[in-house]
Amino acid sequence: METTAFPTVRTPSGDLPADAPDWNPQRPSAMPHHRYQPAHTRVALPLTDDRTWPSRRLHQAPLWVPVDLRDGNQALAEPMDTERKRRMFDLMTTMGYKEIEVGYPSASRTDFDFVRHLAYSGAVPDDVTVSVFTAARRDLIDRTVASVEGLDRVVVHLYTATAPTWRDVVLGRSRTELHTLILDAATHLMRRAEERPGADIRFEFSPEVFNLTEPDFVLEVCDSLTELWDASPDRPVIHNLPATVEIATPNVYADQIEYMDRHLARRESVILSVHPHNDRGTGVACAELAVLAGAQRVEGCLFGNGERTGNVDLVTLALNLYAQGVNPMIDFSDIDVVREVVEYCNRLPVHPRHPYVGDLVHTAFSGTHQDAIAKGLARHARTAAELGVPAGRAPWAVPYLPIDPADIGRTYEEVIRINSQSGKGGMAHLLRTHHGLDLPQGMRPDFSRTVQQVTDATGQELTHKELWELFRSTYTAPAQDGPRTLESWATEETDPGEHTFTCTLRADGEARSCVGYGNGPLSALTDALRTAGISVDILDFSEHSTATATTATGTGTGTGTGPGSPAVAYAECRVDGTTRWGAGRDTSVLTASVHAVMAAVNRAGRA
Ligand SMILES: CC(=O)SCCNC(=O)CCNC(=O)[C@H](O)C(C)(C)COP(=O)(O)OP(=O)(O)OC[C@H]1O[C@@H](n2cnc3c(N)ncnc32)[C@H](O)[C@@H]1OP(=O)(O)O
Ligand SMILES: CC(C)C(=O)C(=O)O
Repeated sequence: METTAFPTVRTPSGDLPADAPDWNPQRPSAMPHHRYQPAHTRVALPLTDDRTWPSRRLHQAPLWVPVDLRDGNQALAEPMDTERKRRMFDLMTTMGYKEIEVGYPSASRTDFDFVRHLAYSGAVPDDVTVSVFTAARRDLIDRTVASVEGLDRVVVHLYTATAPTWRDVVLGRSRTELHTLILDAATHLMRRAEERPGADIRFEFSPEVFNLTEPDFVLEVCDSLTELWDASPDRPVIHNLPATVEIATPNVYADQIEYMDRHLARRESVILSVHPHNDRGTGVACAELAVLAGAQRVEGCLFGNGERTGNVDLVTLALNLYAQGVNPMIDFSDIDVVREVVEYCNRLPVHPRHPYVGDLVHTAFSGTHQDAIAKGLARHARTAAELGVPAGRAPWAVPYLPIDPADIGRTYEEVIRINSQSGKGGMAHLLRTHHGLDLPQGMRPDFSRTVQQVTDATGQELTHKELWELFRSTYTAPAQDGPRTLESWATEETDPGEHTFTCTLRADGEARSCVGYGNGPLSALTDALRTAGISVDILDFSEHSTATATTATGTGTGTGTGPGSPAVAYAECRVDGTTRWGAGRDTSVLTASVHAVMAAVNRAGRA
């Protein structure tokens, strides 16, 4: 169906191209979608409506296997050298990974040498198993087995593409011929392993592009290997079923995995593993649904490096579990260090919006989000206090923050940042946490308008320091640099509830002495101002120590807090009919209060 709603695309010069109608992306003829087939027509799925994965829940972490040093590495413009590989390997063992694919030893001298390095350096902890990868070719298998000499626990990971297009185009073999090739390679591998009786060498097989391979062929091949390698529950074989190129919605992959889970022979002797890629951007969903469908092991890369759009991201998977209250069995308590090492090794940056780790993922710029987060953090601090537990142990329920950034080593510094999309809640939060100011509710919209004017005019972000400076120049500075200033002043309580305010007031260039009386110092001040012809009503007034404001949320940075912290006073005054807020900040509460009133007086005078 044709539509005119979608704007016609113009050339860079702004002219309509000669063939303009074909440039409209909504025209059926604009993109030849008919060249592609949906996945379900390419892979017959025997599983129909008795699938069980949709109603299952994730309640424990699968076995994780990072393949950064092999699958990730083969996708890098500059593959890792031994030093980089070692840094990543050490990172992974420190984080708690127990099985790590360390390379494709027959691919390059670097890969081979790294495995040798692991064998001789003692870098492999006792509870960690290394895995090495090889194609189903005798020469490559020999080199692979040679590389692991001296390593006590090893998985040798054998792969061959099994999908029809790969059989036809790449390998030029029929199903039967390919099955023979695989069995021959698997037998050769087994014999080589038998030559090292002391070592614990296990086997893994991947029918590459499993997700496009006929399910009966996968079963035929995998079951024959389970048999050949004589797998048992205490010596299981790993069948790794990769979505080498992601081609379908995640539910299709889940169905395929559930089918294998139900039909693989000697199932208790098989570890069912998955290896999703991310071509459709749904690698994480594929892995999660595959685990629901029976997968026990997941291969992927940290932050999703890997061929094309990457392997499934193991960090996101693990932290998704964590956010559901499931122990991911991996330590992400300093996620920025993890990112630093991975960026260094891969020489690739992690996107600022990358789940959990990106620079911006715990930051809200928008007003209503900030308001909700600020309220949520304050509530969280109260809950922790009520429960008598540290904030880092109290149950987490802060809007827009799926997990507590502190759990992964982040601070609250960057949670709220101010620009033209921000509102009063956000700027009040920043002033409180960074500068100890607890703005009265009535003052917040007033300051928010000032902030908005600045951010609209500049189009830029305001840091918390700039925010404080704007607050200072707007509300506190006018007490001293306005047309009406107190050159000197003193108060005295002459009798209980009776105060005198004596001052030298400089107004419009002239100094004069004034005296006022009232039931408090501020009412005495306004009385003194009245004698100079300035009518002042204090409509709203509050003050606090900057120490109490920062501790209210438990999220303060400590700036200006603690014993001896200055006091801040806020005063909303009607001055000769004009209403303005003013503020004062001083180690003396009284001085802060007098300054707040004088700031309001001067601001009203300017108006
Ligand atoms: C999905 C994956 O990630 S698979 C892993 C991919 N990783 C890599 O390729 C990185 C490392 N690879 C390499 O360094 C090289 O490819 C090597 C050393 C392994 C092999 O190099 P070469 O011998 O030069 O072969 P080449 O790279 O061109 O591979 C193609 C050959 O391998 C065959 N082949 C490809 N996969 C397999 C396999 N799993 N089992 C057996 N043979 C295979 C192809 O049929 C082709 O054989 P042909 O020349 O008879 O047509
Ligand atoms: C597991 C292997 C064969 C792989 O890297 C893939 O299929 O993507």
